Parts: sequence; structure tokens; C-alpha cells
Amino acid sequence: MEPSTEAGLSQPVRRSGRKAAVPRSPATLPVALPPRRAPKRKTSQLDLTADSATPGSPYLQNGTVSARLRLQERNVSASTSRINTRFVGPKPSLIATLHLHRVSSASFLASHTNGTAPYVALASAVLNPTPNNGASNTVPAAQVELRTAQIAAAIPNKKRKTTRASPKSRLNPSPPLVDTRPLPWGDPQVWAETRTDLCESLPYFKQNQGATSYLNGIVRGMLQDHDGGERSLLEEELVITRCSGGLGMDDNGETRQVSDQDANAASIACFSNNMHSKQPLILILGSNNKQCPAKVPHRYCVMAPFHVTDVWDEKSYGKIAVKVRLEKTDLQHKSWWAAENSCLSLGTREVTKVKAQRSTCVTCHQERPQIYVEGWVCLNRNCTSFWILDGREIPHGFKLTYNPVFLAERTIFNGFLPPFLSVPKPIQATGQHDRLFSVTRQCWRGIVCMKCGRCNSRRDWDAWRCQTEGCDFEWELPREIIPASAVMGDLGFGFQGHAICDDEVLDSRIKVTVDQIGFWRVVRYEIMPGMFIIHFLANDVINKKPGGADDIFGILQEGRLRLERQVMKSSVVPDQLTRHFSANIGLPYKYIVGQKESTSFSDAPGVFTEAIRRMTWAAKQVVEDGLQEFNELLAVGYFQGSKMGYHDDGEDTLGPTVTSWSFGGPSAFNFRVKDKLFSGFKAADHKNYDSALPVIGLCYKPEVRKVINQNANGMSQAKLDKVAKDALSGCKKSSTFLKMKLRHGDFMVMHGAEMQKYTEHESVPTDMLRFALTARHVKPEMITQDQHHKGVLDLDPMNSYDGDLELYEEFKRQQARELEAASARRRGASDAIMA
Ligand SMILES: O=C(O)CCC(=O)C(=O)O
Repeated sequence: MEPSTEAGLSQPVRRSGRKAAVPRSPATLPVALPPRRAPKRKTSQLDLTADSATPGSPYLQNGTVSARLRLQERNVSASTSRINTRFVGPKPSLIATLHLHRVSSASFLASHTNGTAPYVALASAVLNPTPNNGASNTVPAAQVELRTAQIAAAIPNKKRKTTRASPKSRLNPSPPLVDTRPLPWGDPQVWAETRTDLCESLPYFKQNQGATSYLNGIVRGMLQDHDGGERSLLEEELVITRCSGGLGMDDNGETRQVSDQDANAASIACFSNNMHSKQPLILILGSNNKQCPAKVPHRYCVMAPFHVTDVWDEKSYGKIAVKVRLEKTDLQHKSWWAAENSCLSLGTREVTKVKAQRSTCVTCHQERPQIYVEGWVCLNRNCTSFWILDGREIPHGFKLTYNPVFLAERTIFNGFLPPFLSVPKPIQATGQHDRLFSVTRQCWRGIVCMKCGRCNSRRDWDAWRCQTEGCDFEWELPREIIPASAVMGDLGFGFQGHAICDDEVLDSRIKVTVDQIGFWRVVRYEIMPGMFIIHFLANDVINKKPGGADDIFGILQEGRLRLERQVMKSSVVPDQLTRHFSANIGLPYKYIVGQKESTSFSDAPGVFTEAIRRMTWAAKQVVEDGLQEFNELLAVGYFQGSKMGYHDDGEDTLGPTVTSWSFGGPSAFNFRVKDKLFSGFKAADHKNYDSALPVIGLCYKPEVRKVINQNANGMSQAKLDKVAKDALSGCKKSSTFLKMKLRHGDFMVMHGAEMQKYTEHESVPTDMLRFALTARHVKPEMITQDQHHKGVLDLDPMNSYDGDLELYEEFKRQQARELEAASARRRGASDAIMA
């Protein structure tokens, strides 16, 4: 039997944060549309910056917090002089005084994070009337406190243009100044402190930036980290939110609809698919969400499975937005995010009998429930009656209230629940998995701690470890040492004679020469005079020698070097981890990622000193004058599917020669000219041509560029852009000029002072397990004295590597003996025939 309308609520439904609306018959509801938009209240614009205290700032290292805060408004400014404090323990606190000028009253907030611990600066200022006696009105008027908080950087009320929100600004919105919400009823079963941990650990949420995670036409998970825009809500059992898309920032820094949401956007179709195919999705709550009825205990908390009950179009700020209504599938148990004093009772409610009245649009014949108290509205954007109420289009700013009966509706979910409702179990190896299982893509995903429910990315090479202080949960898979032959792809045991070179040269301006040193095939690629890349191709005989590539491949797998995934210094996603694992030996290397402490050569296994010996041999074969000795070694490990994206090794602390040694699976090692250099344009769309950028042979039309640069003097930027755009028409983005295939045991030498300035490289392993050791010269004068001992190497000159020349000599002697024996056999056979 169909449930009756607007009756049957046996228990009052309590909703926090919304005015109680009296349910009335839709037909009798008065509809009062305002004649015109209410004037917008002008809010004070404050701009507080905590400079020198931005993420990664050196001022946040060594336990010292240092910040200078500025508050700016028209005719108003405030600043502190630099404030410093040393902190101990996890909750540093810092009090500083703000000097305010002509401030009437203000309260503001800024925060920053040093990559591990977030800080928030809170300040408030009070009325300071200008003294009548004409004395300076600069007075200490506010106290600034820096303390740890579970929130990311934010600057409220910052004056911004109405533009699309950058991914970064959407990740760092304003949290409430003081969270007065009650504590939650319970605890989330699964939670995370970083977006990377969340996305790497949960099968149903893999979106590093967006809010909706969908696959094969079905939404798997959705993050509620902000409020879902106008008329959105988040309650104990119900969420109404918008499908993402078409959002931007208004003048107050609030996110809102700035363009029509695309009706054909994949995410919208996915929500409809979920609804029609009865597929639930998992909602995740972020700590920036202000609509949750209780305090959010962690940065990200998994809520529960929800199902989609309605999807509709509406208008928000004059633009079309798509809304989705989601109900919790489990109505029997209290939601953990309910307020601790919530009195929504469960159990005996006959909620399914509550149904809002449905009506059909006379124009498009679509049926919908009555969603707003003010009356029934057609919510189909393709209909001419769309967003019409009482014969008029609903004006922007008109306050619509949800029909409480529509909100009270509950639908018994009779679809299938996904298998990952509770805590996803950590990955396990079964008897069917082979020995390579432990280095597959699945094994460097994250896991959920079985003790505290925290999502943890895999950070360590050898195991998963929970990062919650005091939690000792560790998870390890059985591992065995994998021989190189198991990951060498089509080559199996490798070459017995000289290896075949499969490198691809994609720019004919590169000069290629091929040579041979013993068993080593040496291929040289000259980019320009004095700047070259050399590929030393190894073979199976060299690799098998003691101290050779086979031995080192085994030792690297033992895990004594403690390879770790590092936090990337510059990434749109905070706390993003590299896809590869690494550890540094010798002098510290200021790498693109935040390397942990470097191990000294004397503390590292001796085999790494042997590695430096061999890499020094390779570099000496090709660098004619004065090779600067290597004092740093970066070990990098790759599981299946991990890689190192395009970068250069151009830190000013480094010498001009970089040598690497490869182990295990092959890697596509690609080189390209840096994009700006390639075209001369510093911005996309052929804008900001820079005549000062150097022109090398591998640039786009270098001769044309030189002529443009000669004539650039005195030209306006606009004129220069026009001239360059016309002369360099057809110029695309820089592409790979050399694809090197590095195999087990190969060396690669890059040399040239300008090499790292002009070019960049990436490493994309193509099989399951690979390591690379890269040796560099770090200028000791640029490193603090206390680190110098780490780079000291005991390279006995009597013991240096000689390219295994004797192996090749022996191979030639053996070949000669075999030839001699074969011809002796032939001679013997013909003698026998003659006899
Ligand atoms: O050989 C590799 O896999 C990458 C090494 C590399 O590019 C680096 O350490 O900078």
C-alpha cells in the first residue's frame, strides 16, 4: 500500500541549526516574493597574513615558530614585529602582541602548517579611539596566540575576485573561529588526518581534489568538507548537497555557484545511476564542514553508507545548480555524528509513512515531491516552467524553506550494501599469490588501522605502520628476495654478450656516438657542446660479479636502508606523498621532497661505498676534466606502478655531474627541454614571451628565437608577445627528446653545468620492482659543518673498479679457444673424410 502523505511521524524529528518550519498544506501557503533584492550588507574586509610562516617555511623548523602577522583594511593596518618561540611537545603556544592602527574592532584568524603540525593564529582587537591629545594611535591592542589545531590554513573575509576557486583555496577554507557545537554522539570507525591517507586507504574515495569519487558510472564516495551551498544541510540521517561543478568564490570568500552546472557532467549522471540502480555511496565528513550538528573529531571521518533519493535542478545565485538528497541506509542505529544530546529516537518510528505531496508539471509532465514550503516548483531545467513559483521566476535572494515533510521522509533501502561498510581489512597475501605480490600496486596503497581506525598511507618500504601516537599497529606481508631475472621483462636472464640498446632518440639534432669499454656498451647523446647524457649498458656477466648489480638488488630488498615515501614540498594537495620510496646517504641533498635525515656512509652498508666506486668509474670514463667526487647517494625504490615525475637535479648545492645505477625492472627514463625554455613563453597560451631566456639548439625554432630576442629591446610586452606568437606559430608544449631504456645494471651519466637548468627528466619503471642509486657531488661549503662527516668515503685507490675489463678479456680468450676447438674439429673431420 502506498504510504499516506504528511502523517505518521511517531517521533519528533529534531534538526539542529535550522528554524522549525510549520508544515502546512501546500495549497494554502502564502507565497510572498520580494519586489527586489535586499541590499547587500557590506562586511569589513580583513586581510591577515602570517608571513614567513607559510608551509615549508624555514622558520618553522628546529622547534621554532616564527611569524609576523599583518592585518590590513582600508585605512587600517596592524602588524607585529617578528615573534619567535621555541616549542616543546605537540602543543606549542605563542603569545605575541599586535600593534593596531585605527582599528575599531576586529577579530580574525590565520593559520599555517609546517607540513606535520598545523598551527592557527587567533587574534581579536578592540575599540581604540584615537587619543584626543593627538598622540600616536598605535597601541598594543591584541594578543595573538599560536596553537595547534586540527584545521588547515585559512584567511577569512579575504577580499577576492569572483573567480573559480583554485583547488588550493578550496582545500583551505575558513573554519569557524570558535566551535561551539556539542561533542558527537559516538566515534567514527574510520578516519584520516590527511587527504592522501584518506584517498590511498579507502576503496570508495579516490579523489585527491574533488568531492565526488565515482567509477564506472556509480558514485562510490562523497566528501562533505564544506557546506553544500545554498539550501544544503547535513543532519543525523539526511544530507542535501550539491553535485560539484560551476563553483567559485564571491566577494566574501564564500564558495557559491558562479556558472550553470553542466547537465551532462559525469558526476550528475552518476548520482542518478546510484538512485535508479539502488547503489549506496559512502559519505565522508571533513572538519571544515560547519553544518554537522556536532564537532568533527578528525580532519576526515567516514560517516556511513547513504542512498540517493532525489536529484533535481534549482537556481542558486541565478545559476543552475544540481542538488542531491541522500538518506542514511541504516536507520536502526544512531549516527556517530549526531550531537551528544540528540534526542532523535530510533526503533519504533514509522518514518516510511511520511511522504511529501507529489505533483506533476503541466508543461514537462515530470513528477516531483513538494520540496519547498513556499509551493511546488518544477525543477527540470529543460522545462519552460523551471524555477517558476506563482507565475514568476523565483528571484535570486528569495529565501526558500524546505518542506519539513520532504525532510522527514525516510525510504527503506532495499539495494545491496557494498562489502566495505565496516573497516576495510588490510591487504593479505594468500597461497594463490606469487612472490611478486608484495610489490604490486595494491601493496603500496594505504590501510585502515585495525586498532584505532586511522587511515594510513604506506610510508615505509617494509611495512605499514599506524601514525597515531601511542598506537603500535603494524602490518607486514611475507616478503622474499626477488631475483632480478623475475622482473626483467622479456629479457629474462639478460644479455651474455654486449647488450642491445633500445633507446629512442626523438630529435635529430642530438648527436649520438656509440663506443665500447670491455663488456660495457657506451652510448653518448650530446645535447650541446659540454652538455651530454651517457648510457652504459651492462650485461649478465658483469651483473653477476660479487658487488655487482645482482648483489646490490638483493641488499636493497632487505630494507636496511629504511626507504620511505616522503612528503612532497610543492603539491596542490597538502601532505601529498611521493609515489616512490627513498633514503639518502652522505651529505644531505636538498631534494624536491622533504628528505628526512641523511645516513652517513660510515653507518650505511659497505656495499654503498662500493656503488660509489663503480659510479665514479663510469663518470670518469666520460667527464674529461676534474670530476668532482661524489659524496651523496640517493636510493630510490619503486613498487609496481610507482614512478618519479618530471624534475631536474638543479639545486645550487650540486656539482655538474649526476650518475645513476639501475636495478631490477626496466625504466623508461625520459628527457625533455623545460617548457618555458623550449618556447620562450613564460605563460600558457603564448603569453609573456621572455627575450632573456637562453636559447639552445633543442628549443623550438632557435634561429627565429635569436632574431626575436635581438629585436626585443624597447618593445612593449604586448607587442613582443604578438611578434613572438606570429613568428613561432605552431609551437606546442615541449616533448620528450630522448627515451632511454635503463635496464638492470645500467649506468646513466648526466653532465654539464647547464644540463639541469635547461632540461628535466622522469623515470617510469615498466615492471614490478626497481631501485635506482643516484650519486652526486654536494658542495660541502653549502652544507652545515656538523653534516660534513656524513659524506666522508673510504675509497681505497688500490681497490677501484676497472669496468670488469678482465671479464671481457677472459670472454675473448674463451671465444678464441672455442673457435680454435671448432676449427680443430672441422680439420679432424675433413682429415677423416680424406683418409
Ligand atoms: O633512476 C631513477 O629512477 C630516478 C632517479 C632520479 O631521477 C633522481 O634521483 O633524481
